[in-house]
Order: sequence, then structure tokens, then C-alpha cells
Amino acid sequence: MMAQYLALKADHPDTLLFYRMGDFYELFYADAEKAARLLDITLTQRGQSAGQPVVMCGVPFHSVDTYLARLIKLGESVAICEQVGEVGAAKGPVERKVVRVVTPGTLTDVELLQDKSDSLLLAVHAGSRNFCGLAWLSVTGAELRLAECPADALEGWIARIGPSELLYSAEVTPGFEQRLKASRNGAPFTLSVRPAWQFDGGLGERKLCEQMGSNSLAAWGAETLANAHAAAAALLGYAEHTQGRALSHVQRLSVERDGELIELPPTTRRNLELVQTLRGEDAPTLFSLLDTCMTGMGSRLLKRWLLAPRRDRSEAQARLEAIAALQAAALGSSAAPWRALRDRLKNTSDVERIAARIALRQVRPRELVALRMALAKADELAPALPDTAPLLTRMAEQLAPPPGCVELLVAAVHPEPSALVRDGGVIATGHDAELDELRAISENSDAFLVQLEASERERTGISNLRVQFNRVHGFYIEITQSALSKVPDNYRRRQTLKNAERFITPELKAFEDKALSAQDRALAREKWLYEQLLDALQPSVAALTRLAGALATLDALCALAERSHTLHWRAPSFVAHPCIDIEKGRHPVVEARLAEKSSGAFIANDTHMGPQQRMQVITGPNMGGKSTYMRQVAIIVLLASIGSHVPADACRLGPIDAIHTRIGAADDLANAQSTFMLEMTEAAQILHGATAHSLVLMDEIGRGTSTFDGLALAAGIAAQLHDRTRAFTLFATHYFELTEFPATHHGAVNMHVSATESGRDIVFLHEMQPGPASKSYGIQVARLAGMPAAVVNHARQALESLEAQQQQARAQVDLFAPPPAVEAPRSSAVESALTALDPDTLSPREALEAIYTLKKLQAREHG
Ligand SMILES: Nc1ncnc2c1ncn2[C@@H]1O[C@H](COP(=O)(O)OP(=O)(O)OP(=O)(O)O)[C@@H](O)[C@H]1O
Repeated sequence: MMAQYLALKADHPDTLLFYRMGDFYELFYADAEKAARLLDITLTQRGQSAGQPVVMCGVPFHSVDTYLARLIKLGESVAICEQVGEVGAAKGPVERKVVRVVTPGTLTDVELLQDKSDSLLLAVHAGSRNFCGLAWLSVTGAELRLAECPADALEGWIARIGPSELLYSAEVTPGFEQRLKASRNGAPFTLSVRPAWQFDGGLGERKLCEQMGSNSLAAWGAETLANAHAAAAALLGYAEHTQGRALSHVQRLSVERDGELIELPPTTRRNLELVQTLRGEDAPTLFSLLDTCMTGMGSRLLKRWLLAPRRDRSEAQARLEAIAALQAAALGSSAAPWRALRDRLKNTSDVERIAARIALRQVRPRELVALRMALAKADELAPALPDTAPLLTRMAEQLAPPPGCVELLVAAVHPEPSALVRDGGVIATGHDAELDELRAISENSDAFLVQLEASERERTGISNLRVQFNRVHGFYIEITQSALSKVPDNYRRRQTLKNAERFITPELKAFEDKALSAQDRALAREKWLYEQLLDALQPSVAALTRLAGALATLDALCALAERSHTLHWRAPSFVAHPCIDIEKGRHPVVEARLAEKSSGAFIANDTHMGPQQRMQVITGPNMGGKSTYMRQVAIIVLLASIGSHVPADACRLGPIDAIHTRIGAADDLANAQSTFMLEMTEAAQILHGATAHSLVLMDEIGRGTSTFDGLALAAGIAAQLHDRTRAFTLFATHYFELTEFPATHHGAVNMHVSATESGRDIVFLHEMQPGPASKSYGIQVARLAGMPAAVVNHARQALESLEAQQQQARAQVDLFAPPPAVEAPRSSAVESALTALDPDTLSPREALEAIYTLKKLQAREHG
């Protein structure tokens, strides 16, 4: 047995191997030690193998899901090894096989998957010429996605995709591996190393063609993406390896290209608290506010929409039209269609995952019943969809259940089946004559036993004689001690108890053989019929996946319609010229929190930015609402871009290509970066990446260093954004000096959040008004925060003397004057030679020669 175990383990060296032995999964040696530690279960020793004690631990098979869930959460992978041979069929241990490998990125089990999130598997290929190939999918979804990106944009892509597991080649450079490890900082995922040969472009292209049933990938615009093909080869290979079969349900392919999506860097996702709060919680976030979907499929799709808004507006426009149609009551009715549709969508099962599990042959009987009910619902939903929006009309077509599927499920599956096929009672009566006959034999046994009991009582004259059954001893006749003398000759003793004896008769034995074998045969027949049913369902998988997509889209659209109605949102409009025009905009999450706490109404504010006015320099007291205002603009832009209504009375939006944010941060100790370093790194990234179509939020840049340094840097950054980048910029600052910026920079205006004083206290009005703030009120805010009176008084005095001093010494410094042009230093001969080199094209010998040449040039330069 150990030889068999070790052979299986050799194929899964990095995975915990769950080796099935009877009612347990056992782990051995290092696996056992690791699992015992992670699961807090007892480690034991038994026997010896190769002279060493066998260290082992185990988990009962019926509660394996709980243990799996814990291990997967800890980022571990588990290979499930089952007994596949007949017991006693051959000499030695029963034949065993790894039937599937459960890894964080390839989950299919209902118990392990989260309803509202996808579990994604991503493969990254470090390609040539500084390009990376990416391929990713959810094993329970139907779509495979490909992309290629410049190597330096990789972290952004990984953060946006948000994988649960990332595959990379064993032969990447240590530097590349380090970057992958570092990119786990925001959201942890498992890194799995795969052999380099699996990242093969040619193999990937063949596999993709096979998967799509096509000769070329041209139809998807994916034929030239060699790096992505290499990633896809590893991705599909690994997914198939874990499932033990091909993913026949993955029949959609899409290519995501740099430049198609509105860029939302990880900092923006974090700062805007899109799907996670700054503390790492799921709520309150924009997504938690937005997601009132009735199904997990809808929630997952809505999250995808939110995190991947497109620059092109046609999709958003189609969704807006659909929402309008869902909100418009039909003639003669007062109710908007979304209400009834949401009622019908309630409790619809996860058709997307069920379809995948049919394809992977892992589907459970009760899921098939749920599928049948969902198909019936889809059939009812289709005619209830308004026909005034093309997107809804398309969904209505896709909601048609695949022909024959409902009928097959009704005919074949018992209306209330057991949880597992091995328990029987799964196939409907009337579906298979042979099964019905076998079941009749076991069912008739009750009548037979009652009859036998009566006739034996009469024959023996023992009135308390009982005919019974148990799993261990089968059928028997039980006679109490006092009546033993009346037992007839043909009774054979089966078992002796304290007060009774149990017997069997030839007649009962014959019946037992027939009944028990009928039960076994019925069970075997049911298993076979279930497999037949899965075969028959395979051709419907593609249509079921499409139907699931339509249900999810409809659910997400209805949720957006409901949110718009409940939260009083309005439809945005898109225009071709650059602008962000918002009337009475609100921050939806802050507004909801205020409403929840009944702590006053949210004050709505307008925003008007266009080609002539690209920057707002925002000042005002702490707690005044600067950050809230800036974030609300970004959130409204984002919501509009996904085709949702927005928390504003009106919104007109020109083209947008990115939303960048630089908002206060904590030290990033894990990456050894100080607050100031991080602040400057993020600001530099924005200055490099933003364009005239980007929205940039800069909150108190420069405050992490000394006043002069900070002010000088803030001035430089503002000037760069204004003069060069020309992005739409909201620039909040506590440096009053910056309020002079608009005087010389005509694309910028001063805005301030209003506050007034009432006695010694400050009252925040949260209204955005033109012009600079008059005071900073820092001391009043500190008083509000409960600062001891002595400190407040001290500060007030100190402030007065500081202000007096500054009045006297105010120097005429032009903070915003461009620096004198610096002559670009001429590059040296060594530098020119270095620039001309392309390391990827050099042979080792050429590389060595290049080094000698460089050394020579250097020697010449230094005389
Ligand atoms: N428009 C508004 N209407 C009502 N309440 C608001 C509004 N804007 C902000 N608030 C309230 O004021 C609080 C502080 O707002 P915010 O954090 O935006 O201030 P801030 O000016 O950025 O402060 P700091 O300069 O200290 O960062 C918010 O948590 C919210 O409760």
C-alpha cells in the first residue's frame, strides 16, 4: 500500500494528498505533519515503511468539505485520491486514482465557492521584448480571457483581475518571481509554479482553437497574441489537470486590450472603497451599496462591471436604455417592470455554476432539480421583459431553455432526490423500467415481511414473534427466551442476545438474497442512469451558460434600476467633448451612512469642469468634506461609465480614460516604503500615466514632509498637471499659498468647502463654493475632537504669533514660475552604446563582447 501511495504522491509533490482508506482520507509523512498543524488534528504513527515509522493523520470522508474549505482558505491545494477498483478484484491494495485536485483557483464545490465572488485562475507568461501574456478563467464560468500587457503594467493587471491563484513558469527570473510575490500585497492569492514547457505559445494556440472548436483565433482577434497563447497553454493544462477532464463548458473567448478599459489603478480601487473598505472589510463599500442582486450570478457580474468600466460608451449606453425600459411602467399599469422581474428572480439557482458542474460531471441531483426550476422561471421571465431596449430583447432570446432539457429533467430526476447519487432515490419513477422493477422488489418486501410474521406466529403459536432487518445481520426472526421451546426445526440460529434469540429460515434467506441484491442492483442502475443523464445534458451546456449569462445580466440591470429608484439617482448622459458636469452630486456611501444614523442630510454639490476649467484647487477646514467631494466626483464618473444611474440630479460626461487618486496613505512597511516615499511614488505614477482625458484626485499632496519641501513639491505637481498633463484635476490642499495658483494658471479655479464659526465653535456646511477658504479652523477642529483646553489655548497663542511673524516676513516668492530650462546633459559614449543594445537579441558570446566594448569606451572617455 505504501508503494502505491508513494507512486501517487510522486505525481503531486506540492499538493497535500488525501488518500482514501475506507471511511477516511489519510495523509502521510510531511503531508500529515503539515495538515495536522494547519487543521489542528491528531498526528499518529502506525507500522513501519523502509525502516521508518509511518507518520499519519486522517479526516472522515463525510466531513471532508469542512477540512478542504479550511485548507483552501490557507492557500493550500489538495489532491483527492479515491478507491476506483473493486475491493478484492486483484491482489494487493484496491486500485486508487487521484480524481481531482482542489486548488484555490480551480474550485467547483458549492461548499467552497463564495456566492458573490468569482474564484479566478490566472496564468502569467513573462514573454519576450518586455511583454507579458495573461490568460484567466473561472473554472465554473464559461469564458476564457486573454491579454498582453507591457511588463511594467503587470501589477495593475493582476490587481484588477484579482485572481485566487496565479500560475507562472518555473524558469522565470528571480526578479520576476519577486514581483509576483510582492503583488500579493493587496489581496493575497496562491502562487503555483508550473514547468516551463507548459508555457508554450504553439501549444496554447492549438488548445484554444480546440476549446473554441475553430481553426483559427482570428474571429476573436486573438491570433497574434503569442504571449497570451503561452499563458493559455499553462492555464488550460492546469485546469484540466485539477478537474481530471477537459473544460468543455468554456466556450467563450475574449481579449482584453490595454486601452479599452478605463484605467482604475489599485490605489483608486482602494481609495474609492469600491469593493473593500480601507480597513479591508466588505461593507460599507460602493459595491455593497450597489449590489441588491437576487442571485449570486447577478452579484458576480455587477462586480465585474464595476471593476472593468469601458472607455467606449456603447455598452454603458445599452445598459442605460435597458434600465429606462425596466423603469417605465407599461401602458395601463402603474408598476415598473423591474419589481415583478426581481420577484421572479428571487431564489433562482446558480445556473452558471450548475452548467459548469454538469460539464465537469460533478453536478449533484438536487442541483438538477434546482436547474429545472430555474429553467421554468427563465421561460416565464422572457415574455415579461419590456421589448423597448435592444439589450433586453437579446436577453429575452437567450432565456429560452435548450430544447428538451426541461422535459428530460422532469422525466429523469426524482422531484425530491437524495443529496448524493450513492444514496439512491435520485432517478424518477417511470424513467426506467428495469429500475422500477428492482425498486418494486425491495419496496414489496415490507408487505412480504408483515405477511411472513403473521403466518409464522400462527404456525408456531408464538404471539410476540417478530420478523426484522438490520444492516449487519440482514433479515431475522426474533424469539424471546420464554418462547424458545416452541421454535420449529427449520429455524437456524443467527445470533444470541441477552433475552432473545434470532433465527433465519430457508424461506427468509431466499427472500433476503433477492431483496438485498435487488437493492444493490437498483443502486448500480441508478448510478448508470445518472451518468447517462449527464451525457444527455452535455449538448445543452453551451445554451445553459448563455441562459445563465442572460439571467445574470437581467438581475444586475434590475438591481441598478432598483437602486436608482430607491436612492433617487438619475441617468447620466455622454457627450463627445471633454467635460465633467454634475448637478447636485452626492457621495452615495456617505449619504447612506448619514441616513442610517439619522445624522442630518447629505449636502449635494455641483461640479463643472471642461476644456477651459480643468483644475479645482480645493481648500477648507479639516472635516469640511473635501475628500468626500472629490471621491463623489470619481464615483459618479465611474457609475456613469458602467451604465448605472448616478447620485446626482444631472450628469454630463465627456470621454474618460482613467481615474487616478492620490489620497493619504499609511506606511507601507511590508514594502519598506515610508509614507512620504509612497506618496511621491504614487504621485509620480500619476504624472507619468495621466492624460487630458483622465480624472485625477490629489488629496493633500506634500504633507508628509517639511512645510517648504511639501509646498514646493505640491506647487510643482499642480503646475505639471495643469500645464502638461491637462487632466481633470481635483487638488485638495491645506497650503494656503496654493490658492494663488489660479491667478496665473487660467485652467484652474479656487473652490472651498464652507464652514462658519458659532462662538468658538465651528459649523461645517459642506457646501462647495467658489474662491479660496478664508481660514483653516484647525484649532477649532482639534477642540471638537476633545483636545484638552490647555493645549487648545497654547496653540491659539502660538498661532497668533506665527501669523504676525509671517505677515512681516512674507517674501515674494513665485512658487509657480517654471524653472529655468536645463540643458539636457549630452549622453556619454558608454550610455549611447548601452542604449543601442537589445539584450534579448544577443547570444552569450555577443553579450560578452558587448561588455568588453563598453569597458573600452569607458577607458577611452576617462582618458
Ligand atoms: N456633502 C456633505 N454632506 C454632509 N456631510 C458631509 C458632506 N461631506 C462630508 N460630510 C461629513 O463630514 C465628514 C468629513 O468629511 P471629509 O473626510 O470629506 O473631510 P475633509 O475636508 O477631507 O477632512 P480632512 O481635511 O481632515 O481630510 C464625513 O465623514 C461626513 O460625515
